[in-house]
Amino acid sequence: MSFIKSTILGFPRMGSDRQLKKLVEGYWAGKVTEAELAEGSKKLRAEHWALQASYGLTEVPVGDFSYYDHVLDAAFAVGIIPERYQQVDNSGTLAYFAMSRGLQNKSINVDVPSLEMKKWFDTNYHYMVPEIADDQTFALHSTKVVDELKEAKALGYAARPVILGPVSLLTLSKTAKGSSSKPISHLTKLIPVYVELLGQLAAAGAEWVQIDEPILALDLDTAVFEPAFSQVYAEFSKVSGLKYLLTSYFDRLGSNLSWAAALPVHGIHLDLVRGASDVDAALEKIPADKVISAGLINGRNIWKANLEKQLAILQKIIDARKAAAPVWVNSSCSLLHSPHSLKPEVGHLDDEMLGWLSFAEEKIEEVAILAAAAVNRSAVDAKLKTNAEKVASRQTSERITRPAVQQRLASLDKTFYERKVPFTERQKLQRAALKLPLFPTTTIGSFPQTAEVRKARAQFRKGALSEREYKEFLDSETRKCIEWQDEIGLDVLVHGEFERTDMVEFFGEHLEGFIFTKKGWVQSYGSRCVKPPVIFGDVSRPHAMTVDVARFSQDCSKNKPVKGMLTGPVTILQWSFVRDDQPRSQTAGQIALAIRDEVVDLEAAGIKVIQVDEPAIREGLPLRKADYEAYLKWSVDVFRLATTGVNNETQIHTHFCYSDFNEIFTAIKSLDADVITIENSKSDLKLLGALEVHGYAAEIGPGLYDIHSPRVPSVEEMAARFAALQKYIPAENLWANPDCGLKTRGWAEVKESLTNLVSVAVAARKSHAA
Ligand code: MET
Ligand SMILES: [Zn+2]
Repeated sequence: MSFIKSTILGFPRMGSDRQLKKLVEGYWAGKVTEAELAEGSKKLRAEHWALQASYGLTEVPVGDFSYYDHVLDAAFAVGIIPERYQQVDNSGTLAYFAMSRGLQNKSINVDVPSLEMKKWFDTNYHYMVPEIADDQTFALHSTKVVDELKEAKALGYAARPVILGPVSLLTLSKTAKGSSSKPISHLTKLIPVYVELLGQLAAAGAEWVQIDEPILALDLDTAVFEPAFSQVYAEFSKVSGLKYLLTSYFDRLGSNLSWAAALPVHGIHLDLVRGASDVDAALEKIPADKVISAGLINGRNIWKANLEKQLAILQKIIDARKAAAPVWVNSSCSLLHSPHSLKPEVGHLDDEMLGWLSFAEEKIEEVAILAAAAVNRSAVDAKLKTNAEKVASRQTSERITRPAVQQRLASLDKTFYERKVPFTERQKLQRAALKLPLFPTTTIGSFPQTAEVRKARAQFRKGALSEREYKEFLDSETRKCIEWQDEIGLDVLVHGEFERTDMVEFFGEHLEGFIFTKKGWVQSYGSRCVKPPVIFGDVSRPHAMTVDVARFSQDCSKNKPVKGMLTGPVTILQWSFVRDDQPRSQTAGQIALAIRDEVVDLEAAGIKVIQVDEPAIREGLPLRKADYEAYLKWSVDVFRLATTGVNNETQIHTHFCYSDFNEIFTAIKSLDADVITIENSKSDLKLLGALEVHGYAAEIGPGLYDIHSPRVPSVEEMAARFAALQKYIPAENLWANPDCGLKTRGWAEVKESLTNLVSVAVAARKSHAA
């Protein structure tokens, strides 16, 4: 039965040991030449194809590799290079990296910032946002994907080029500054360039081309998108010799399926993990002669697949197709969002835990087993049996369940989700208790993680520094930090978060139900990778996590309040790999209970202001509008569960790092926080626009300066921003603070910037009184 193909939509690029990170960063630092970067990357690609072939995949994707980002690659390939980068030799790597991370080079007189970066759908991967001008032209500018196809073929692999389709490329782009046309209105001009590229792929021996159109998983306006897609594939069909696999992922095709199924393509990929509900409609609507690519292995999580369950879905599809057309076994989406391999975890994680997990390498094997089972089950019987045992072991393990936690969550009544009195009454009580001036100043929490801080932590982890020595070091950093804030006149102080590498990792390490991998890196943007914690079981808090540090810091402050700093349940969930055996909302509820206990303990220790950060609440929003409400309901609930255990006098802060919160504004209001601090400086208009439309009745501190750059903001520019904010926010509700935490900054610039910020607030108080 040769009609089963096994493949994946894409593989992580970084390498088993983040080799690509080292190559690219070495190149930026001038330590790796362009030729070495190219050679090293070629070697990585070859290794990744070899790995896929070693498990018996029948075809490997090519073009999924990228120096920085695949959206940027697609834009670069068709010549979407904004004018400001054209002063750089735009033929190659220099312009490409100028677009990805900006370029300051005095000798060639160039100083350009990077393109804007945005989250890739609901993942923690960020793509570079292409800019389309009114007079945009397109031209084939890079043949990277053709070259990689040739490379794979020369090594003897059956290879399938992957390209980001033109409709998604334009839909993910933005209108360039000074232009007004919608990017999608440029489609007709763009298509011929794609056709030229496809012609080159055909000439290089491609048979199938994978066209990623992930926007098909979004709510689309049929009147615009059906004709757009029809136009594209009418033109693509003219390229002779190619077959197209149209893919989308991260959600169901839903109502887009009926017209997408009719497009003149040769195969359609279905994400059968997140879009499992598409199956029946797909079998009915996708013409019988088209390939169905069954995305059965989850590319978004790290749990071992339940192969029997997935095999049943596969079998259903195969039976329905009656051998009229091939069926492919595939990953649900690219494995880009999975760590590379479980191998480095052997010896780090225990055997039982290892048996529950599956990273990219193991997912490849799962695809191969499913495909083999569909052809001849007995050939992989033993493997299926082992899989069933591991899956069952996770379902039944006592390590997973803590009945006390589950019972507690199930027993809560509505008082656990409500403060005792409404905000306006709390505000009076808090004013009396805290005695803050008008326009209180504060920061978001972290202060510079200097080389010294990182070194001390590394030494402590290695055992070179004793626990006592490390604590003394942290105490002294914290004391200096508090004293300095006090001295320059900040009003609500923070301890600086010197003990935390990462705001989620810190809590994960203290809570039960989490594990940490050794090399489970996932690309976040460019060369930056994150190592998300794994939430495997019921979450509980064995001991207080931040109370000692908060108490110590409060003692260091003469008479100003020090904020207790916590990470919120939605953010902890969003930045972790989450168990899939219960709804996310339930796991979030368990985390919320742990945070709630911490909040209550902080209050009992004399902490009067407590901040629960939720920077990820926006990115957790589902892709489909129909799913918004349910998500927003439970994410608001868990925040309230975490924060409402306190008395009226205790001031609850929260923090977000985005300003486009129009869509979730109502939810933000219902968090019922006393104060929110929010990123604002990079896009003043967005926040002000939202405030104008919706109004905001509680206290709020829109960021006065961008913390992503070492630039020191002047008093004048922050004063202007602050004056603008006063038009939208009543003076008695307005705070002055930066956009976000300061951990990536140096002390010199932090000192100057915050001193300027304080003087903005002081001047505003004076002119308000006058
Ligand atoms: C990404 S939001 C960061 C909040 C955290 N409290 C900090 O200041 O670093
Ligand atoms: Zn932030």
